Amino acid sequence: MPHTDVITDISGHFDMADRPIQARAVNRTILVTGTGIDAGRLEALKARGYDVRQPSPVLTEEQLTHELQGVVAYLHGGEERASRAALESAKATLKVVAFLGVGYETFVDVAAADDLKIVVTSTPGAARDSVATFTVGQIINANLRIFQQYGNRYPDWTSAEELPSELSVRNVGIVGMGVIGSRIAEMLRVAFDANVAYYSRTPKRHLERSLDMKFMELPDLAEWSDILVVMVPGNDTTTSMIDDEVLGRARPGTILINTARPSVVDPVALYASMKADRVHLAVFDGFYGKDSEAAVRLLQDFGSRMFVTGHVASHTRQAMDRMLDQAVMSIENLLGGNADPYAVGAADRIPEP
Ligand SMILES: O=C(O)C(=O)CO
Repeated sequence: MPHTDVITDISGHFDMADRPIQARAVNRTILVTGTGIDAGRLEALKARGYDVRQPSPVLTEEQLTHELQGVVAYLHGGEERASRAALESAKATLKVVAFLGVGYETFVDVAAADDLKIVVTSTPGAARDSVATFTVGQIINANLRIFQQYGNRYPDWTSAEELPSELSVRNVGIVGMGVIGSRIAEMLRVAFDANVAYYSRTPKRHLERSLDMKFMELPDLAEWSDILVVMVPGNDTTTSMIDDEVLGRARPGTILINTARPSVVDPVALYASMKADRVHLAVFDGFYGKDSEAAVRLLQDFGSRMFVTGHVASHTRQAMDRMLDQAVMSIENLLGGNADPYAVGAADRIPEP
């Protein structure tokens, strides 16, 4: 089956019969948000008689609320927050929110969806390689300081001390050893022979053995790492997980790579550690909102040591296509009256009216 190569055996979970979906809702509009969406991959929904609504890719909460009116399923591929208020406004028709990716907590109020009997799904594994590769790319760029070398000029290093080091002598600490964290660890161990250690709520003994890496408590990991990589979900338990206690232990010159959600790193603690040059470079994919004063100051005062991309790690053609196919299957599945294995909230099927 194409586009599902990183997902193990999903075939048994889906009713793939080519039959019209028995939608319980009378409404037939599906809202699709986000950029890089291959319209062809939405054809399956259109072929089943659904209208696909694709508004401009960046939506305010007010615009989202407007766009959600009369919608039965919402394929969330953008940066908007599906808040309680927005979901509430659409509760008369909305049955499914299919999130494109795994970090749904930041973008969908799942507790509200549960209360409103809206099923939320995600796309585990589909962007694993893209996000891991992007993260390793950022590690390589920061570690070799490639960003300083653009411009076709011979470097003006004055001593050997200034030269960057190979990854094979660097300690890379990974915070979070889930599907993506473990892929990053594998790439770093197998391709670069880096020293890798990790922190995870649940130690992963089998990976310690197969990848020859060790578990450390978080502050110890910060102290050990030359490069500290954050790859945990963004939720209530991980907010500001990388705080003063952790960054206070970071060794001078640390490279911090956060390709998870910005909320996992406390911006005030990061500011203090960048000021003290314990964190020398900070890499983020997606950044704090403009209302975060500490975040504004980070960019103002340490702009040349901050590398921020706009939440693009999963944006390869292949990952986007896999995520889309998976989300479309979840929508078909749920609107067809079936349970969906990728449901993340309280219910895995649309409740009976
Ligand atoms: O899968 C997700 O949630 C992502 O944010 C990928 O970048």
